[in-house]
Amino acid sequence: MNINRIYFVTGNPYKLAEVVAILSEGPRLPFELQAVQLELPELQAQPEEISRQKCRLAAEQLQGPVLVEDTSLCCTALNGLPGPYIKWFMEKLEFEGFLRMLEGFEDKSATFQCVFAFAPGPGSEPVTFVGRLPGRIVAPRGPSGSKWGDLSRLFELEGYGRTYAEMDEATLRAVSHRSRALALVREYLLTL
Ligand SMILES: O=P(O)(O)OP(=O)(O)OP(=O)(O)OC[C@H]1O[C@@H](n2cnc3c(O)ncnc32)[C@H](O)[C@@H]1O
Ligand SMILES: [Mg+2]
Repeated sequence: MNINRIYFVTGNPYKLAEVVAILSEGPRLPFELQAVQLELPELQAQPEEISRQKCRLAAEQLQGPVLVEDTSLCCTALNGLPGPYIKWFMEKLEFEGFLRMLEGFEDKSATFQCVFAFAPGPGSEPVTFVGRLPGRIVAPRGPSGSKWGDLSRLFELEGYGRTYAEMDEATLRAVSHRSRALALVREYLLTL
C-alpha cells in the first residue's frame, strides 16, 4: 500500500499530544502523522463499533488514510458502563456524582480501554486495536487540574497503588491503555 501520510483525527489536544509522543518513541514509522483537530460524531454502539464509525466518517471527510481513537471507562459493577459515555458522565455528574453512583456496589474495579481504528481511505473497513488498563475507582487522590481532569484522580492502576494523577508521565506512558493499543497500531502500520 502506498501511504506516506496518515491523519490522526481527534477533538482532544491532550490525546493528540500523547499519541504523537508515543508514536515518535521507538522505531520510526515510514509515514508522516498529520494531526487534524476535528470533533467527530460518536454513534451509540459498543466501543469498537463507535471507533470504527468515527474512522469511516473521518476517512470520508479527509479522503485519505485516517487513525482515530475512542476511550472508555468500564466499571465491572455496572456491567461495563459508563464505557464510551464516560465523558458525559463526568461532565454531568462531576466526580462526586460519579463516586456516588458506585457507592452501593462493593466491587469498584474498572478498566480503561482505548480503541484505535485505522482505515487506508474512504470505503475501506476500519481495523481496530484495543488496549486495556485494569484498576479500580477510589476516592480522589493526586493533584487536581491535570490534563485529564478529575477522572485521573479517581482511577487507581492495578499493581501500582497510585492513581493516574499520582503517576509520573513517563511511567504512565509506558503502561497506559493508549500505549498498549498503539503498540498494536505500530505493528500493523509497519506491515503496510
Ligand atoms: O475527539 P475525541 O478523540 O473523541 O476526544 P474526546 O476527548 O471526545 O475523547 P473520547 O471520546 O475518547 O472520550 C473519552 C473521555 O475519557 C477521557 N480520557 C481519555 N483518555 C484518558 C486518559 O488517558 N486518562 C484519563 N482520561 C482520559 C477524555 O478526556 C474524555 O472525557
Ligand atoms: Mg469524543
